[in-house]
Amino acid sequence: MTADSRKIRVAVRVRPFNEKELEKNPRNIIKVLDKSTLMFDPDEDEDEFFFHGVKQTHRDITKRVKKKLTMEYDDVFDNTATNNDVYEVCMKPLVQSVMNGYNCSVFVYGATGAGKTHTMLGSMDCPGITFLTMKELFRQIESLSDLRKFDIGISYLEVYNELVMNLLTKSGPLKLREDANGVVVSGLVLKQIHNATELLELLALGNRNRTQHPTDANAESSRSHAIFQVHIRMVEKKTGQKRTVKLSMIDLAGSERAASTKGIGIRFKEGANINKSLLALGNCINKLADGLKHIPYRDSNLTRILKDSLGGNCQTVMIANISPSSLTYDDTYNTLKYASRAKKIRTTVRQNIVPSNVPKEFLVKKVNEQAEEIERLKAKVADLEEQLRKKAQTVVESPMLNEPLLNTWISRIDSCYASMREALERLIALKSKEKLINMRVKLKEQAEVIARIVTLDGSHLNEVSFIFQHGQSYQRYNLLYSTRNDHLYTVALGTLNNCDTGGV
Ligand SMILES: Nc1ncnc2c1ncn2[C@@H]1O[C@H](COP(=O)(O)OP(=O)(O)OP(=O)(O)O)[C@@H](O)[C@H]1O
Repeated sequence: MTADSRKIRVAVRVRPFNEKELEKNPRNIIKVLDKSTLMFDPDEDEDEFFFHGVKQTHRDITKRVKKKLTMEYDDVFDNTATNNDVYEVCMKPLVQSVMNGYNCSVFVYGATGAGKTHTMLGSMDCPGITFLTMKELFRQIESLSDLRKFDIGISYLEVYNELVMNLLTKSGPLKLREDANGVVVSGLVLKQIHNATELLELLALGNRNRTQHPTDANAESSRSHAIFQVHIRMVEKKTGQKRTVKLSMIDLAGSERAASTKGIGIRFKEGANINKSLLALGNCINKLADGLKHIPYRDSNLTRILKDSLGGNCQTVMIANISPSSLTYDDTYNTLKYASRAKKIRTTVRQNIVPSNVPKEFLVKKVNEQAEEIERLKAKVADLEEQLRKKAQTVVESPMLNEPLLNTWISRIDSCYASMREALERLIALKSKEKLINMRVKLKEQAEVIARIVTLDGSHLNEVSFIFQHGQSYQRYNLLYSTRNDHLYTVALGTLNNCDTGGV
């Protein structure tokens, strides 16, 4: 995967004066010098301006001293440039990059009525760069269809008052989250399209859903940021090599100051939110241009979504739209400053290809195996979740069902313990019985020995009695012994009798 560090391509497009502006006879504050240079606020005599063939005088005495600022960009389009001209210069090379596996973004910037939507979407007889880009993309897809398999999904979102909405389906606000691939819109389902005509229908649908309100500066002012994204998955038929790329086209809301649209109430809040997100965008642009490490993308949902396009792995084009009229002097100056800052940003671009020095077939096999494993695990998880759900339902729906069962088990355990206790007591009784029997057996054996001795030689047997006191009672012990062969043999301990002391 090779990484390449490039600057953002910045173009400035100057629109023609509109009828409303001409009525007020303003001064022309933009002079296009060549394909990449313009002069902001030129001298009056350098700036001959005709309307309906009549040279106009400049009555705009409220504006400041001429700045005569020469500014250079990658491309400058004057008021005669068409959407097709902008597309040919800025977008056609980008389509080629997309097909080569690079993520690409274009965003249009400028004050209300400066021509952003005209550039991006255009009209039926003058289609904008979105349609022209997609037409070329489908043409290239068609020409490569023998070699590659393509899957195309699109999404069309708007960020309005910091809420992210899907323009293609009516749903509530969507949440943003971040994963390894960057910022992801939770719950967003991509729409599959197969040709540019289907795209036009979806764009028309999305634009009908887009938040628009008239402002002083534009009768059909877009009050939200619109983000159109094309996700393309390409698979090389021969090698199985995969690339996934994203082309983002962003029509930002007007960058004018809230005061210039004379908004009150909700419109003022809109203006404030637009300014807040564009201010966050401006901060990010400034920090990126200065090469700082920490970029405050998280300051607004707009910058979170544009994170990829501004600082990430992306080839980016910014088209700054301006009016030539001195009526929007400050807004135009701010837009040009914004664009100059953006020109300094560098992005690191790399092809989104699976890198490898092992055979591609091996990788394809591995990916397929992993996909199967994921499917298997997913099925297992689903199965376990289903089991869990059923069990939870049983408990929730019929808690009484388990009570008798529980009682049965408790009484079973109790009776087991009782049997165990009984068996233990019986065991103890048997053991003491065994001891008694053993003692009896011993006594019997001794008695037999005595009997044998008596039988052998009764004359040698002697008997002696002892009386012992045990507390209050006395006991007599008879001892039989033999002194045969001058040896003393104790042959038996005699019977034990309770006795009284009388006569002893
Ligand atoms: N290059 C151009 N050539 C001819 N007409 C243009 C050009 N640019 C803009 N216009 C016209 O100017 C008007 C305002 O343009 P547009 O709606 O594109 O402005 P915008 O920047 O998108 O404004 P907003 O931010 O309020 O949506 C439209 O009627 C549009 O057709």
